[in-house]
Amino acid sequence: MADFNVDVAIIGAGTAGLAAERKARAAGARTLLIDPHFSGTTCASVGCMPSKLLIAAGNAAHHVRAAGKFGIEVGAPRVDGPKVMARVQRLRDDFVSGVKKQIADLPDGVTVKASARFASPTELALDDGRMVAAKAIVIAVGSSPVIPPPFEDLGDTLITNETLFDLEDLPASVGVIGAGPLGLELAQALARLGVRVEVFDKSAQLAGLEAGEPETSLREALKDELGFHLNVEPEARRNGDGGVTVSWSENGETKEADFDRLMVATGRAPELDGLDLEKSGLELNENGGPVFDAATLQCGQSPVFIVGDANGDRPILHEASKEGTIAGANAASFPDVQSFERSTRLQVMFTEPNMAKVGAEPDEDTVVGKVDFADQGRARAMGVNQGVCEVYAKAHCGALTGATLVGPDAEHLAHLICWEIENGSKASDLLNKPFYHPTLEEGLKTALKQICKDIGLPKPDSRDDAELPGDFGSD
Ligand SMILES: Cc1cc2nc3c(=O)[nH]c(=O)nc-3n(C[C@H](O)[C@H](O)[C@H](O)COP(=O)(O)OP(=O)(O)OC[C@H]3O[C@@H](n4cnc5c(N)ncnc54)[C@H](O)[C@@H]3O)c2cc1C
Ligand SMILES: NC(=O)c1ccc[n+]([C@@H]2O[C@H](COP(=O)([O-])OP(=O)(O)OC[C@H]3O[C@@H](n4cnc5c(N)ncnc54)[C@H](O)[C@@H]3O)[C@@H](O)[C@H]2O)c1
Repeated sequence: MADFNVDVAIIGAGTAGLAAERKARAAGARTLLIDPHFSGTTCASVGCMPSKLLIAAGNAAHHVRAAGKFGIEVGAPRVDGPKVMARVQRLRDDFVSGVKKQIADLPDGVTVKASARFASPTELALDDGRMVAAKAIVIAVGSSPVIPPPFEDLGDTLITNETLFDLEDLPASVGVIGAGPLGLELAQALARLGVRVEVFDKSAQLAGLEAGEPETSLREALKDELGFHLNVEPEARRNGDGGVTVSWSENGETKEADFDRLMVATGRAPELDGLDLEKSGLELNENGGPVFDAATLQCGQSPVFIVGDANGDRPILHEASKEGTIAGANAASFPDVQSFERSTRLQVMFTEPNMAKVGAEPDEDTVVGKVDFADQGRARAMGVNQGVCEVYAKAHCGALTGATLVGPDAEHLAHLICWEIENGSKASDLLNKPFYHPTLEEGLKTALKQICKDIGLPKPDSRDDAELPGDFGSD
């Protein structure tokens, strides 16, 4: 006899789980939301929000330093580490308390503080010994940092996104393992706050980008602030000074560098280990995760759904929320399961310059338009003229399909392109829209014009294609 009999049980109260619970309950289901911590989501507590707080502090210091190029002499900023961290923690705690309030406001009996694992395809065992029987189950357990073996025994010299934001002061130096979005965003923020930072990655490219002009422009833009050691296999050991020594081989030479702390940012893995998935009856893929359908979030034909970072498909916030909502609806109506159209892929890295990826990767039917922000008028005026953006369209018709963007405020250009892809726009449709002068958006015109020219899309008689003031010369 189960202690809880519900329609939909949700394992994990992160962004995806909270959305699933909300949607299933709104559809009339009796729900149970299970979490051992109810810590206020990864996003608010150790993810998106505290990282953006640290980035904001780093950028503030950087813009003071950069004032000199405008003829404004303010001297070097003095960064007060404890004050920086106190602001990060104060605002983070505020964001977390907002989520915790949402959870506290859930109807009585909807939440249970426990860790869950499968006992059968429709039963969960809680770590307090109680049992849950559910007509449908949503797995929303999120992900956790991967710590590769060379970095496992570093004690408190090792930091991850789960511990960095709790530091009371900024370390003097940090080695960063992993040049993905997580490593690069935090590495640049720390460097701008006066921390000596060197970044190590086994890949030859930054941020998971393909080799090409956007990646080269990103590396070029970041290299003055961050020491890069790419295409290396770093190892680390604690040293006698209470810090950590990183060793690696580069150009045939063995090298070493000492840091106060080592931040490991080598990816995050779905938190599936403690779920006893072998008792769920689900078909598992080569990584041990359930096979699922991205349009329904359903695992095979079973009453189990998997959402957010737990399924590893689109490990970003707005997708966690969307997937939770889809799964919540489908779990409530199970076995009547509906397919939902998924959004165009959109990913942003909040370094300066931003990096963003939109839509599909280029294929053999792709034409590429390019803009180099080194020569873009508004970017030059603001002193942020770095980065190369590529816009992709179908070669046979000019329909926009994707973009790889490195550039100032590329987060906004990425949204614009993403929305135009969703509208089914061609490069010529977007080019025919008004572009205010002088804006960063005008940079896109260069890429769009190239696409239209290359595939012969007609140009309206009312448009003049002359270069705009600021778009020539170099700075
Ligand atoms: C440093 C960092 C910065 C990021 N920045 C961005 C960004 O700028 N933009 C963006 O879009 N994305 C960003 N992300 C990614 C984003 O934070 C995640 O994609 C998102 O938070 C995932 O939400 P989730 O609901 O899947 O998981 P989570 O919010 O992690 O929730 C999982 C929940 O499951 C619970 N749980 C685990 N196991 C069990 C169990 N056995 N039983 C019961 N409960 C369990 C956990 O306690 C947790 O509460 C960032 C991530 C990191 C780490
Ligand atoms: N702005 C954002 O949306 C944002 C920001 C931060 C994090 N995140 C999310 O957080 C998650 C984790 O991000 P991430 O950057 O850690 O993951 P990632 O997988 O994108 O990058 C990990 C990097 O570590 C490198 N690496 C792995 N093992 C290594 C080793 N042993 N030695 C050296 N290098 C090694 C990889 O080559 C890769 O470049 C992702 O899901 C990401 O979407 C998102």
